[in-house]
Amino acid sequence: MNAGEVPAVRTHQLAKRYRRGWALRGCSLSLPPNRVVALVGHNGAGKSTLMGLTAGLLKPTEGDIEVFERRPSGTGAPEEVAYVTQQKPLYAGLTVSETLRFAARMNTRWDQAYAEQLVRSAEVPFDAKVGKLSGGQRTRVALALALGKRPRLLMLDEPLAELDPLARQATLRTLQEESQQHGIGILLSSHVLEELEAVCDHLVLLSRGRVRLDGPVADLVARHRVLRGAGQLPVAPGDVVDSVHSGQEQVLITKRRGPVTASGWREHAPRLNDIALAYMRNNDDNAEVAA
Ligand SMILES: Nc1ncnc2c1ncn2[C@@H]1O[C@H](COP(=O)(O)OP(=O)(O)OP(=O)(O)O)[C@@H](O)[C@H]1O
Repeated sequence: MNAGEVPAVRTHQLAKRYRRGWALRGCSLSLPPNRVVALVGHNGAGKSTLMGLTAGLLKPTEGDIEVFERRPSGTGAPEEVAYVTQQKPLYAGLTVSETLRFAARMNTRWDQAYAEQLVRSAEVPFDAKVGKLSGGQRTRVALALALGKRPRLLMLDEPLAELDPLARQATLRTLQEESQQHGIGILLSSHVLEELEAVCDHLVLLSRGRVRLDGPVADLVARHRVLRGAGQLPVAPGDVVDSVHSGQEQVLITKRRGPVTASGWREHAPRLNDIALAYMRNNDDNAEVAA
């Protein structure tokens, strides 16, 4: 994050406990504004809980959270935050046009022309009842509603899940343009790691309710490497985040600490996907990387 920038989201020792246990614990992070942040982790890792707290729909059990330096109310999202949940609650009986008109009445920052443009580019009929749309079409309408609010922070909980490959590309392109041209912060949770790589500037990885990785993608890539080979480990065991076998070879994801001198090992830069999967497989909290 650049000096002097106000973070979109800042948390300190944030924790949320439901009746059956902790969903989020000791979560301290700072998310940059004007960037696309990927939020990844296993099922049940706490991603939706973090988004709910950020949107002000949930109250923390412990710790603090600020969104653009203000504490969310705990009773609803402020106008400058748009949140598309996995359920995408829309009124099934309204047409798409009526849905946009309803949103216009509810939001003072509403941009009708932009919302219509997004619906049109997704080829969703304006006169169709929302309840009759496909899952992917509902996602595109929910996205148009969220972006039509002209938010400073947009949170999307698994927006790609129901989209076909072309719609995924179009949606990710729209999000990237939004962040670059309008300077909005985007927090995007997804299990489709390969597709996130092209658009995300920053990664947060949660595991069992705790932050395991938090940092700019470029830094995370620079601080890790992939090693392929066989024989004695070429690095200290403590630097190995993950190790898998591929044929006769071992493939290691390691922290980058100095040159690898052992012969028989090749080194290359990791993809974001390699790093995220390595930390998801390795549940050892010592493997944590500070931002
Ligand atoms: N309303 C709730 N009441 C009780 N427990 C909940 C509630 N919402 C979530 N949890 C629990 O909190 C934990 C974190 O759930 P959360 O939905 O935040 O995970 P997630 O990372 O978004 O998962 P997924 O990838 O499956 O969407 C899980 O153990 C879940 O069962």
